[in-house]
Amino acid sequence: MHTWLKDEEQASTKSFFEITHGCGRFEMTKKDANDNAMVAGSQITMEIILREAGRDIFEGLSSLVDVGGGHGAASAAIAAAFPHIKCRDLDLPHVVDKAPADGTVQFIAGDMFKFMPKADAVLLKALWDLYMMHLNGVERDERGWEKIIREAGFRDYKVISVPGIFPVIEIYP
Ligand SMILES: C[S@@+](CC[C@H](N)C(=O)[O-])C[C@H]1O[C@@H](n2cnc3c(N)ncnc32)[C@H](O)[C@@H]1O
Repeated sequence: MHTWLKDEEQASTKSFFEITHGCGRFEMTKKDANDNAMVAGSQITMEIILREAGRDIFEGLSSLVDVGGGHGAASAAIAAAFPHIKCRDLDLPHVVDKAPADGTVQFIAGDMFKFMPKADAVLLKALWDLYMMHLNGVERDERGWEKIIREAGFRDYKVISVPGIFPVIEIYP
């Protein structure tokens, strides 16, 4: 169960998040709670994508960079399922600084608008509700995405349906 502490409690603990599990009670800052939620969401999403369409999407690749990949949850899941793929994660320096370094994923600190590491494939993944917020609630259908993809100069694309979650769009240069 996850609950935000009440205002008067927050005043002394600065937006602490309370997580009560069967085995105990933990506290963390609101920012850490958001980061952890993003990592957990990414792990679940990737588990489904890898199970339902992993081969279709990732087989044949030898390198991949997850752009805006946060703490590397998606890259780590891909590397575990496809150990021959060299997985890298590009994110802003303050995010990469806090990423776990177990060697599975190589973290690169940088700005995607200034630098893009070379790789067979670039993964761009965001949680759907955040996407909707950033895009002012605009929900794009396939034709909307096709327009953006073609206007950006890409040759072709393929939509891969993943049961239970959003589809994956593969885009080819
Ligand atoms: C909504 S989160 C998505 C995290 C992850 N891809 C996922 O699906 O859970 C967006 C990520 O993009 C990163 N980001 C934002 N602007 C960036 C930029 N200019 N260059 C690289 N990463 C950026 C943020 O730091 C954040 O980790």
